[in-house]
Amino acid sequence: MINEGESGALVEEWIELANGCVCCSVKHSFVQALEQLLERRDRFDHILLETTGLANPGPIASLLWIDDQLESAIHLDSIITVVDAKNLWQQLGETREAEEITEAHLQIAFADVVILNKVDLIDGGELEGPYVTGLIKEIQSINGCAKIVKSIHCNVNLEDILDCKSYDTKRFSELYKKNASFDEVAYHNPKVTTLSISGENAVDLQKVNDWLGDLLWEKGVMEIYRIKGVLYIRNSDQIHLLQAVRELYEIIPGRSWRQDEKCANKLVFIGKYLNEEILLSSFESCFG
Ligand SMILES: Nc1nc2c(ncn2[C@@H]2O[C@H](COP(=O)(O)OP(=O)(O)OP(=O)(O)O)[C@@H](O)[C@H]2O)c(=O)[nH]1
Repeated sequence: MINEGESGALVEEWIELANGCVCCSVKHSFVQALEQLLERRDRFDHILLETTGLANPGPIASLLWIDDQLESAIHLDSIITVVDAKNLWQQLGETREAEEITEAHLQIAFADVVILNKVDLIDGGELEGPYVTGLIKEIQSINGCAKIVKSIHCNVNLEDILDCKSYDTKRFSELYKKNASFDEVAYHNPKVTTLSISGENAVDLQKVNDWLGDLLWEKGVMEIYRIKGVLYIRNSDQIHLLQAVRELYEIIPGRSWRQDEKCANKLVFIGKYLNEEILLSSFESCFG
C-alpha cells in the first residue's frame, strides 16, 4: 500500500504472499491478504491487482466473483487489459499451434476495459490513423463489449478505469440499448470472437439455468469465456441480467421493463469456436 506519509514522503506497506499462483496454490493467502487490507478500509478507495503479463485473467476474476456472491466487502469492478499498440499484431500472431490462442487473445477476451497504450508510436502519433483504427477493429472483433481507451504512457482518466461497475445491473441496460451491433458471424471460428444472439420469446428461468449448465459445464466444442446479457423471463416484469465468467454465472433481476421497451432476450458471448446456429437452437429450449 502506498500512502502519503506524515512528512509528505511515500510510505509503502507490503503484504507478502508465498510464490505461486493467486488463483491456485496461494489462493487462500491471497483472499486472506485482501481481508487484511479491508481492515484498513478507511485508507484506500480501490484495490488494483496487477497480474503478470502472461496471466489468464479468467480464474482470478472467478475467484473475486465468488466472494462477491458471498456478499464479501470486496467486489469485482472491472477487468482492465493494457494493450501495447506497437506490438499487438505480433502478440496476436504468436500462435504456437494452429488453433491455439495467445495470452493476448485471452486478456482481451476477459477485459471490461482495454487501454490501447503507446498510440504515440504508431500512425505518427495520430490518434485516428489507419493503424489505430485497424487495431481497434481487431480488439472489437475479439471482444465487442469492452470499452477501449487510447493512451500514451497509460495516462488515462481514472473514471475510465475505476468504479466502472462493469458487473452492475445498470450496465446491462446499456447493453440492451446497444442493439445487435455485434453482427460478426462466428461459425466454428477458431479465433476468439464476440457473437450475439437475440430472441423475443419469454424464457423460463429454470430452463435457462439448465441451458447454461450444459453450455458452461458440459464442455462441448465451444469455449465460452464470458457471457453478458439481458433475459426476458416469463411471469416476471423485471429485466434479468446474465453475467458469466468461465464456468461461473449469475442471473440477477434488475429494474422493471419500461413501457416503451420491447421485452426481449439479448446475449453476447465471447469465446472460441462460437457457433451461432448451436447457440440459437439450444437457446430455444429455454422458451417457457
Ligand atoms: N513511447 C511510449 N513509450 C511507452 C509508453 N508506455 C510505456 N512506454 C515505455 O515502454 C517501455 C516498456 O514499458 P512497458 O511496455 O510498459 O513494459 P512494462 O509494463 O514495464 O512491462 P510488463 O509489466 O512486463 O508488461 C518503457 O521504457 C516505458 O517508458 C507509451 O505510451 N509510449
